[in-house]
Amino acid sequence: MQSFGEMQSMATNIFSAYASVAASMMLYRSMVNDIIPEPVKAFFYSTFNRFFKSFFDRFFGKLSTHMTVVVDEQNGFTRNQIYDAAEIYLRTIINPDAERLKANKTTKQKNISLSMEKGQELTDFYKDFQLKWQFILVEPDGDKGRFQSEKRYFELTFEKQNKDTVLNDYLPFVLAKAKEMKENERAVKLYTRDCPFDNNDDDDGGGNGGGYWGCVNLDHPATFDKLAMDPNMKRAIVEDLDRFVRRKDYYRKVGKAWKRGYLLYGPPGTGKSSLIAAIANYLRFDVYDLELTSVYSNSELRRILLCTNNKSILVIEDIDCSGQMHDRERDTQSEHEDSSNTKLTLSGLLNFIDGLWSTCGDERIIIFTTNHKEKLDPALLRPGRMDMHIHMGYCTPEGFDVLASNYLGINDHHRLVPEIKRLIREVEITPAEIAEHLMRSEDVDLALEGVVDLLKQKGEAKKNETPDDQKKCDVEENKSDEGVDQGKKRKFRGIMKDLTKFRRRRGIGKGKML
Ligand SMILES: Nc1ncnc2c1ncn2[C@@H]1O[C@H](COP(=O)(O)OP(=O)(O)OP(=O)(O)O)[C@@H](O)[C@H]1O
Ligand SMILES: [Mg+2]
Repeated sequence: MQSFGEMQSMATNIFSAYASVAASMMLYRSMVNDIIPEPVKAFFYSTFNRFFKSFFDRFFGKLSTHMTVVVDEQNGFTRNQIYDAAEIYLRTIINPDAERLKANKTTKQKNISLSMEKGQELTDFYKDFQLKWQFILVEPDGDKGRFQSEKRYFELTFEKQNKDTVLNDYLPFVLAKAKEMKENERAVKLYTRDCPFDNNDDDDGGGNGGGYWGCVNLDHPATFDKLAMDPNMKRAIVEDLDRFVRRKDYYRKVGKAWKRGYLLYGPPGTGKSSLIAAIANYLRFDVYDLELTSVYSNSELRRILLCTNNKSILVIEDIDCSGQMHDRERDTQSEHEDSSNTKLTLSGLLNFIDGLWSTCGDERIIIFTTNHKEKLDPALLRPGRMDMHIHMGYCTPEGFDVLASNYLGINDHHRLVPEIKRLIREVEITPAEIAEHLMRSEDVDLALEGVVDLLKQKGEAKKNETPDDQKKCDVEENKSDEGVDQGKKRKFRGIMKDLTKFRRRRGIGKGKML
C-alpha cells in the first residue's frame, strides 16, 4: 500500500511532467503550425488531449469510492431505453419545490409532467443506499465540430460497493417503473372498422392496424365502482382480470395461449357495454369493436384480427346474430360459388380465435355479448370456449345504491330510498331505465319521485297482466327480436350488395381483399 504522502509526491511528479510536455508542445506547435495541414493538426491535438484526460481520470478515479454510470440519450442511431425510462422515472422523485423545473405536456399525455433542468441533480434512495442523478445537456459547439447537435445524458453516481445492486436491481426497477407509468398515462383506444380517424400517434409500434382499423380515444367514464351489478360477480371479474394479467409465465408453462374469453349476456340496458368499457379502463387495454356484418370471409377476418395489438380486447357484440353467418353463405352462394370455403362462418371465427390468432399475441381478451344466451350456437357455449359467462341482470337494491350515489351523490339515508328498494324487488327494471330517470332532474327529490312513479307504473302493469298477456308478450318479444334480427340481416345484405358492386367496379376477383 502506498502512503498518502507517496501518492502526493507521485501526483506532483506527474503534474510537472505534464507541464514540461505541455511547454514543449507549445513550442512545437508554433513551429509546425505553418507547415502541417489543418485536419492533421486537429487529429493530433484531440488524440493528445484524450490521452492525458483518460490518464488523469484513471489515476484519480482509483482514489474515489464512488462510481458514475453515464446514460446517454442515444445508443448509436437508436434511443437508449434506460435514458427514456430515467426521464419518466425521475418525475417521481423530482422535488416540486425546487427553484427551477421544466414543465412538459404532449398531446398524448393526460397531465403536465415535470422534468429536470440542465445541470440539476436529484437524490434517490434504493434499498439502503443513496444514488445521485444529474442531467447533463451539452449544447452544439458550433465551429469546433465535436457536437453538431445537442447531447443529453444522465450521470448516475453511487458508491462502488453498490455497483452490482445498481446494475442488476436498480436499473431494471427504473425500467419497470417507467413502463408502468407510461402505460398509465397512455389513452385507451377504441378501434373500429368504420372509423374514419386514425388517432394513433403512439410510438410503440401500434400503427393503425394495417389500415383495417380506425381509432379514437376511448374516453368512456365507466369504472367498476360505477357499475350497478352483483357485488360478488363484480369482485370475481376483477380478481379474474388481475389473475389473468399477472400469469404470463403460468400460461407459458402450461402451454396455453395468454388469452381470456368472456361471454356477457342479459337484457338490453343492463350494462354489458358499460362493463366492457370498465374492463378496458381497468386494464388500460385497447378495444377492437368488430362488427361481424362488415366482414366478408374467413380469410378477411383472419387478416383483420392479425392487425390487432397485444393488450387488447376484441369485442363482438350481439353474437346471437351469428346465425346470419350461415345465411350469408347461402346469400352469396350464387355469386361466389367456388369460394364458399372462404365465407365467414362461426366455426371459422372460433377456430381462428382459439388457434393461430391467440398464439401470436399476448394478453388478449375476447368478449362476446348477447341479449339471448339461449339462442347462441352450442359451439360458443361448449365448456372451455368462453372462460366466464357473466349475467348482467335487472337492477337490484344494491345496484340502485350504486346508481343513486353515482347520479345524485346520495346514500340510502334519503326518505324515498327504502320505498324504491322495496319496489325494485317486485318489478323487472334495467339500470339504464333507472339511470335515465335519475338524470331527469338536478333536484334529488324530484329525480327520486320520478323513479318511484316509474316503478309503480311497472308494478301496476305487472299486476294487470293476465297469463294470456304474458304469453302474448313473450311472442311479441320474440317477434320484435326477429324484427331486430331481420333488420340486421337487411343491413348485412345491403352491405354485401355494396361490397359486390364495389369489387366489380374495381375489377377485384373472388376472395381478394379490397
Ligand atoms: N349495470 C349498470 N351500471 C351502471 N349503469 C348502467 C348499467 N347498465 C346500464 N347502465 C346505464 O345505461 C346505459 C346503457 O347501458 P349499456 O349500453 O351498457 O347496456 P347494454 O347491456 O350494453 O345494452 P345492449 O344490450 O342494448 O347493448 C349506460 O350508458 C349506463 O349509463
Ligand atoms: Mg351494449
